[in-house]
Amino acid sequence: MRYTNSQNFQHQQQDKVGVLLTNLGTPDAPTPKALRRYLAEFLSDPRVVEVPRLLWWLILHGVILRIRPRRSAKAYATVFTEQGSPLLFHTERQCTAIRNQLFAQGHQNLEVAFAMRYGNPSMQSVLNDLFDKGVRKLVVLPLYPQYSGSTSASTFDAIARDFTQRRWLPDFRFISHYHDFQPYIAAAAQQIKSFWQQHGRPEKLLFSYHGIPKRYLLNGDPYHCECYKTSRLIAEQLGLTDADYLTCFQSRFGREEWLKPYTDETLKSLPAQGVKHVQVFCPGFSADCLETIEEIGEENKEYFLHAGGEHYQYIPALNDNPEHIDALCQLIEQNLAHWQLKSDPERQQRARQLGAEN
Ligand SMILES: C=CC1=C(C)c2cc3[nH]c(cc4nc(cc5[nH]c(cc1n2)c(C)c5CCC(=O)O)C(CCC(=O)O)=C4C)c(C)c3C=C
Ligand SMILES: [Fe+2]
Ligand SMILES: [Fe+2]
Repeated sequence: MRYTNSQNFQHQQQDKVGVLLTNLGTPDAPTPKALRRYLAEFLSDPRVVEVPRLLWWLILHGVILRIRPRRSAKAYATVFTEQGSPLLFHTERQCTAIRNQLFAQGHQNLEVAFAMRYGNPSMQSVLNDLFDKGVRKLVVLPLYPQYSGSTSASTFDAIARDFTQRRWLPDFRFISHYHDFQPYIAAAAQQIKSFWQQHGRPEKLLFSYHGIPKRYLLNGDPYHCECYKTSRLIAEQLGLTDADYLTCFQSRFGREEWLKPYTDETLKSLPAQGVKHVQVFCPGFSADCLETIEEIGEENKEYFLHAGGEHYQYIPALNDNPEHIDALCQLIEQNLAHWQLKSDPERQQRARQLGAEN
């Protein structure tokens, strides 16, 4: 059969609303084998690496997948815990907290789940599960506050690809970004303030975002602009002046130029400018992961201290802290508000009749 159906559809089944949270995905284990599988899927996505396919296939399979899995596995081994990959367990906790809060706020007939764009739990398996449970209206919230083709659009591609195989499509909303959503900005500002109450204020606060190739910006990707806006809004909420903070970009990959200023170069140059105490916060990462724990928490700390810096602190991501969960629930509720969530009596009546006839 060309188009799939839900497995256990019954005519009396009540329509449900699905909330699907997504994030990037992570390897199943910190081993070269698991990394090869994960990186092969991730780096084959044309949204992530915009290079002519044949050329890229040769580079990816001929060079990168022979070298990087081993190197990345070592880095992942430093962040995996007994609970597994931080990105996975933080996303799982966010999902549980959002489900609990939405239920506590009186939403019924709601299914809240999470999936990963690459790796597990896969988008397809989670969508199957949601549709089997009777979801007919679906909100997808990729947990990337700032829109980028390489993340948000790639998530949309995966959903759209899944939909091409389905017979019965749901009503559908896709939240493509929330970089200036006030509750998210307030949650970020609160996270920083709470950190200051415990650890004091730095000479300079760095907002570090995952980079993308500069070429994507020149070709029209709004990511760079959205990152700067998020930084400005958080800084305003904290009452900072322009001199108090910087925006920079981390995690570059490959040889071409990425968005600047680079986080590592910035941290290496600050001590010579007299800045000896920095704190780094990563507003673009909704959950702590390899890129924050290892790259910002460890690697960049070394660069700063080695260059003569004295005091370096990483401010944890928003993860499942209550202000963050509340912000995400508000974002979801705004999107649910467009739908009449009351059940459709006419369709139920028809379903009851059919049920009685069968
Ligand atoms: C190759 C190009 C890459 C682009 C473009 C890119 C964009 C991008 N990524 C994130 C968020 C995350 N990336 C993470 C890991 C990661 N990213 C790349 C490459 C690109 N990312 C690689 C190869 C890796 C794997 C790790 C490594 O081998 O270095 C993660 C962490 C995942 C985890 O398991 O912890 C996140 C999160 C964003 C937001 C973004 C564009 C805006
Ligand atoms: Fe990345
Ligand atoms: Fe990295």
